[in-house]
Amino acid sequence: MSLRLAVTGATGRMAQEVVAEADERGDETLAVSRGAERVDGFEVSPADDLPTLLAEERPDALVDFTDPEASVEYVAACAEAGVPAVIGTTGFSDDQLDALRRASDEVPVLHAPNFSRGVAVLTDLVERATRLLPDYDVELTETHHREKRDAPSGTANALLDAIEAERADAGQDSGERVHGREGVAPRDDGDIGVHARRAGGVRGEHEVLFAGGDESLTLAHRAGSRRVFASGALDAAEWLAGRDAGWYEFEEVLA
Ligand SMILES: NC(=O)C1=CN([C@@H]2O[C@H](COP(=O)(O)OP(=O)(O)OC[C@H]3O[C@@H](n4cnc5c(N)ncnc54)[C@H](OP(=O)(O)O)[C@@H]3O)[C@@H](O)[C@H]2O)C=CC1
Ligand SMILES: O=C(O)C1=N[C@H](C(=O)O)C[C@H](O)C1
Repeated sequence: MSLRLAVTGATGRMAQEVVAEADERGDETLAVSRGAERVDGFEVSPADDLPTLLAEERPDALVDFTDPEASVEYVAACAEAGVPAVIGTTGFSDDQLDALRRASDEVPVLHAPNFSRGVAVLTDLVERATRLLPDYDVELTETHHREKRDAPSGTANALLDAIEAERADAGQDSGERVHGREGVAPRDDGDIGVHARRAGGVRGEHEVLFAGGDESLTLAHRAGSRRVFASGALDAAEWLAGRDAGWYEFEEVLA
């Protein structure tokens, strides 16, 4: 099925990847930007006109990889116009996430901090390792390109939530999330060390270390290019188009 998609943040790294992937799939894109009028030869509509564009063009879905404040505004426009929204942006506050959830009363909304299939499997494996290795120390390291704004990454936060949920289900105390260490900083039982590295053009790496006294297990995922995220987001858009209003997870797309 070919789609008509609004793509926000047109000058952004991810939006450009989404437009390129959509083009290869034969999907039509309506690119939207705060400032630019053209990007790489394709025409771009002003973000201020998004409500009108959505009402007049009625795309199958909007795909958004921008910034939390912008995403909240763009999803509100989707709710108004009745357009499904696929959100890849990370770094939302709780209030901003609530705003996305409110929009899902009106239209289908799917937010995922990572649209790679490999990370979905990594999350399953991390949950399993947390259950089976309850007394092991856990340390999470993520590495991203030097331009990334939010830290830890949205994926890292989702993995931490998953570990803490598994521990809570098992009636086990979760300690603190310890972001880096400096000086005299011994580890307390249950703490999870969190390390965010920013360097060069690294596309996205997540590694979870489980260490006992006599062995360690490392589960890791490395994205080779942004195309893997763009492809997952377009799979999500195709799956979401035409569904009832509600809040959906990327795992449902993969099931
Ligand atoms: N879920 C996933 O699988 C993935 C998620 N991401 C997330 O997607 C988001 C975008 O990443 P990336 O494309 O690398 O970022 P970029 O900085 O390259 O692009 C973001 C674009 O968003 C638009 N924008 C709108 N409002 C703002 C604002 N207030 N501040 C800055 N930019 C704004 C801009 O486009 P314009 O001016 O044209 O409107 C900008 O170019 C991030 O939150 C990132 O973590 C990234 C990769 C994968
Ligand atoms: O900003 C990025 O580049 C990425 N952001 C997402 C995140 O914050 O988890 C996903 C991916 O790792 C790339």
